[in-house]
Parts: sequence; structure tokens; C-alpha cells
Amino acid sequence: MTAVQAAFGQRLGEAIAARGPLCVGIDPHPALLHAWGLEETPAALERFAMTVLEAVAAEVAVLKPQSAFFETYGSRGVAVLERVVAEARQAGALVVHDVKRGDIGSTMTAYANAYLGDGSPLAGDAMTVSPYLGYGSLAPAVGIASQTGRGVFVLARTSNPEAVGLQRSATSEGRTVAQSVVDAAAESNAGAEPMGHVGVVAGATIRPGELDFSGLNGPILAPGLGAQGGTVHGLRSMFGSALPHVVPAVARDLLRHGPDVRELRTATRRMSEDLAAAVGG
Ligand SMILES: O=C(O)c1cc(=O)[nH]c(=O)n1[C@@H]1O[C@H](COP(=O)(O)O)[C@@H](O)[C@H]1O
Repeated sequence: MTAVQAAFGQRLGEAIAARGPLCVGIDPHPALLHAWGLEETPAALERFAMTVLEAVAAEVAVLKPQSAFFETYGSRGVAVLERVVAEARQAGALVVHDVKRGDIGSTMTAYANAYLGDGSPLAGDAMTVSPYLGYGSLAPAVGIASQTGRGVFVLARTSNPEAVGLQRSATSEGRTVAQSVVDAAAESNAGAEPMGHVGVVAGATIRPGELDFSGLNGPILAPGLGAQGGTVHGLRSMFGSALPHVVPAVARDLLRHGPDVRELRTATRRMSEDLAAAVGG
């Protein structure tokens, strides 16, 4: 029988304590492949991903491969993603699959089993999920994550400008849609220590005080640093006392330092140090 790993909230907390909170996105955009002198082929995709791992997998708490950039290459791309997951976890980083899945019933269960199920070739540590079929439709993923010591990150207030109309609109109770997602995640995390396994996604581009995270008791994935205008120094005003639970994510702004492994690692260390100063100070 496989031993059940510790709960995701605990494992993430330990990883952040050991390595700092930075999450590096592995997003092999065609433009980045070209900038690195690579072609758009499965072999080049693998080279790109393995270079990122060599530079940062032993440095940062979390790696977040964006599935679409691997799926583009069909089964060979997915095979590269499997290798990324295995090698990242081997190097001690947690893997968050950025897949933004949202569906109902047995289909949601199948998505959760693919990315979070024990024994799945793609099983990482967490996945991003979309609540726009109803937070309750995510129950299979929330449940499978809990049973397997894994996590989910539920899209609440995403970093893209198109999200504003929907996510900032008011629900019948007068809260914003985004706040209702945070509050639903808070209910799933109630009583968990040191924090629950249901995280939310809130861009590092939101307005200060836009959301109340005080009851969340779970992690906040905050993409949008650098290329989308988010800054390390802006995080405190956006997240306030929830800052210790924030996992800021960056992809393009670091990946542009490749393909030189040392330059990529140096840029990552610099950003981690800036974060430590901003979060701790
Ligand atoms: O879920 C995500 O990771 C995500 C949520 C969000 O609100 N905004 C957002 O940009 N992302 C992802 O974060 C990555 C963008 O990273 P940058 O290159 O640093 O802008 C992409 O993979 C996006 O899909």
C-alpha cells in the first residue's frame, strides 16, 4: 500500500519555509523558444523545460507548468510534461499543474484523477481549477486532493483585464463574485492546520483591499509579476495580513533570462531575495 503523503497545506508551508514563496511558471511560449534559439518541436520543448528545471527546481518552492504549451505537441508534449513533473518533484519542488479545469460530476472526477490521483503518470501536487460551473461542481477535485495530500487553486480574481466585468460583479448577497469564491474556499479550509488544501488564484495585479482573505486559511497563488505589471513591492498592499500565504508566480519575466542556466538561476535568486525582503519587512 502506498503511504499517504502529508496534507498539501503542510507540505506547501514547509516548502515556503525552506525555499521562500516564489513559484516559477514553466511556459514554453513559441516566442520564448525562438528567443532561446530553439525550434517549435517536442525535442526543443524538452530542452527548454529541462533547462528551467536544471536552473531552478532545487531553488524554488513551487513550479507551475502551463499544460497548454505541452499539449500543443500532442502525446510527445504530454510525455515531456510527465518528465517535468517527475524531475521537479525529485528536486524537491511542488508542482502545480496550470490547467484551469472546471466541469461537472464524473468528468470533474476524471480531471482530478488525471492531475491529482495517486498513480496517475501526471500526478503533481496541485492543479488550478475554474469555479464558473459553480464552486460545488469542484467537489470531486477538492475531495480527491484532500484524500491524496494534494491541493487545488480555484480561480477567484484572475490577473487578466477581461476578468473584471465578471469577477468584480456583485452577487445577490452583495459580495463580488471573486469574494464569494474566496469565501467558499474558506469554508472548505475551515479548521485545517497549518492551512487548508484549497487555495485561490488572485493576480498580483488586483486593487489593494479588493478582496478579504482574512478567513481563507489557505494559499493564494498570485500570478502576474513582471510581464503583467505586478511588482514584489505591491504585494503587501494587495494581500495585507494574508501575505505569508501568498505564492507569487512569474514566468516570462524570469524565463527571458535563459537559456543560460546560471543567468536564469541568478535572476530567480534575485527575485526570491526581493520577495523575502518585501514579505518579511
Ligand atoms: O492560473 C494561473 O496560473 C494564472 C492565473 C491568472 O490569473 N493569470 C495568469 O497569468 N495565470 C497564468 O500565469 C502565467 C503568466 O505568467 P507570466 O508570463 O509571468 O505573465 C500563464 O501561464 C497564465 O496562464
